[in-house]
Amino acid sequence: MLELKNITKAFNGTPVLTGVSLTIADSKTLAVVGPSGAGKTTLLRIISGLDTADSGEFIYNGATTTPAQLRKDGVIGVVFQGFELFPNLSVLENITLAPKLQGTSPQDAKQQAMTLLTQLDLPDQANSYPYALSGGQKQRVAIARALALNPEILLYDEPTSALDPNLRDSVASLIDSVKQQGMTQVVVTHDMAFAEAVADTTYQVQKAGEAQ
Ligand SMILES: Nc1ncnc2c1ncn2[C@@H]1O[C@H](COP(=O)(O)OP(=O)(O)OP(=O)(O)O)[C@@H](O)[C@H]1O
Repeated sequence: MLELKNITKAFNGTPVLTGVSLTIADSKTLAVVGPSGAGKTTLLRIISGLDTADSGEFIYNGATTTPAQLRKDGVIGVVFQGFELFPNLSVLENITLAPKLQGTSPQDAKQQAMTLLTQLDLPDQANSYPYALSGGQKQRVAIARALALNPEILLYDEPTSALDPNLRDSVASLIDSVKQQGMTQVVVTHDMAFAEAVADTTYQVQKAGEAQ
C-alpha cells in the first residue's frame, strides 16, 4: 500500500497541487480524475519519480519513502500516454531491453516476454516493429514492457486518449485482466465513464483555488 499525504506542487510560484492525500491500495485500481489542467499528469509524474513534490509525505507499506527510491526499487511502472516504444526495436526487444539491462539472462527475458505477449493476446507480434502495430497493439506492448519489470504498482497516463474511442472497452477489460493477476493500478484519466468502468476507487484532483 502506498499512501500520499499532503502532496503539494507549484510551477513558477503557481500552485497546481495543494495538498493531495490518497491511498493506493494493494491489488485495486484507483482512478485519478479531474478537469484539464487540474494537475493529474503532474501527480502521476510525481508518484513515478519523474518530477518531485514541493512538500508532503510518501509512505510505502508503513515506512516513509520517496518516489525516487520506489523507482530505484522497481516498485512503480508507467505506461505513458504516447506509449513511448523504441521505434528501432522489435516488440520483443522493446519488452526485454530493460530486464536484460537489469541482469536477467536473454533467455529468461525472452521467455517472460513471450508469456506476457500471450497473456496480452499478441503472441504473433514479437518480431514486428512498432510502426506496424495498431494503437491498441502498441498499448498492449507498452503494458507488457512495464509488466516485464515486475512492478508492484502500474500507473497509466490517459490510457484511452491515444486510441480510437471504440477501443475504450477493450482497454477497460485489459486493465481488469491485469488486476485479476493481483496488480495494483493507478489510472489517470479525464474520462469519468472510463474511470467508473475500471476503478475500485476514484480520486478527484481539484483545480488549485477551487473549493473541495
Ligand atoms: N513543467 C511545467 N512547468 C510549468 N507549468 C506546468 C508544468 N507542467 C504542468 N504545468 C502546469 O500545471 C497545470 C497542471 O498540468 P497537468 O498537465 O498536470 O494537468 P492535467 O490535469 O493532467 O491536464 P490534462 O487533462 O489537460 O492533461 C497546468 O496549468 C500546466 O500548465
